[in-house]
Amino acid sequence: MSAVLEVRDLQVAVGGLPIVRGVDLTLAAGQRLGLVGESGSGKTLTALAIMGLHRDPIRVVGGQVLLVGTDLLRLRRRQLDKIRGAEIAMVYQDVAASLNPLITIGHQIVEAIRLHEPVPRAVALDRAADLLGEVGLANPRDRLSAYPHELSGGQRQRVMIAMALSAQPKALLCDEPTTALDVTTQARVIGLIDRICAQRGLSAILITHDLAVAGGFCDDIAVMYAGQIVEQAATKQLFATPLHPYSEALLSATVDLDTDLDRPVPAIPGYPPLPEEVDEHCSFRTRCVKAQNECRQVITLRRIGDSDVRCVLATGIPNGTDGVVR
Ligand SMILES: Nc1ncnc2c1ncn2[C@@H]1O[C@H](COP(=O)(O)OP(=O)(O)OP(=O)(O)O)[C@@H](O)[C@H]1O
Repeated sequence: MSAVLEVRDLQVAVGGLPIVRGVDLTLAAGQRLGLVGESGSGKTLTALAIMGLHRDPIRVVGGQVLLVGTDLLRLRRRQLDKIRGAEIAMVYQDVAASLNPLITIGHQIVEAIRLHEPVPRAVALDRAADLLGEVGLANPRDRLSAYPHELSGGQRQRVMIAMALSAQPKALLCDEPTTALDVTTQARVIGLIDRICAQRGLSAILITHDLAVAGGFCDDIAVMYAGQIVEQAATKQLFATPLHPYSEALLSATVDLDTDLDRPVPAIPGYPPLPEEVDEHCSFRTRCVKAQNECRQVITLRRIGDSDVRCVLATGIPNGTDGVVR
């Protein structure tokens, strides 16, 4: 499968401190990739850098973001504005900050459509209504004249998805698209993104701190810790045999809504290092129950079976010595 998006050795710094430290990601046509990690691991900065939406004090200090072969990091702003939205579009975490409260949603979607294609307003309005129908809003034509505050949180997120689709992108970058929503609405919005990706043949990156959400949607998952990918594997593989101790800890802290509601969810003890505390050695060693002296070295991603893992202790034989995959 050809790659829609290739991120190579992406490095992002904030005020001179390295935050995203050499991230590689490849998104194939039609693939759904999860980028998962705790708050502060650098997921949003990775997304903003991919979209070229980062602003001072955030700086991309190295790497490439290849969208169908073109390096977005080398483009001038005007060229980037053309590609952004048309080739790759982002669905944001903070819907309230992304929709203008003073403008009707119809007008906002029409503007998004006409930014990329100079169609007459009436044509754009028809398309806007179609898009609202596609994202599951009832009476889409009537909803065009609604203001954002007249919609529920879930409906506003659907409008954001409609806007992201307005220029018919090849890839969607969804940054915690359901974090602000209740559990039932979360499931509906993820279901909607799932259906739209399948119907339109879209590739997608889903950014989330919730491994269970990624597990239900993604073909593959990249686990991020302190600005680095520490494990990348097919979703089934990662859930069955997490090889990095951080992936294992994240999995143990994941709630299965069908069976685990009465079980206390264990939190991962300790905190990720602050950006100024990060060194070139394993960043998870201070919280890792398996940490050894040899964790104090530069550790690269290496292939074990079908997974890529950044841990010197990983052997591919999980949880003990019997070799049974649990
Ligand atoms: N505008 C900013 N100014 C200063 N520091 C920032 C800024 N944005 C991000 N950071 C730093 O970068 C780190 C990574 O932030 P980022 O938002 O990428 O994390 P995340 O993994 O997406 O977490 P979350 O899920 O909470 O958004 C933060 O912990 C913070 O230290």
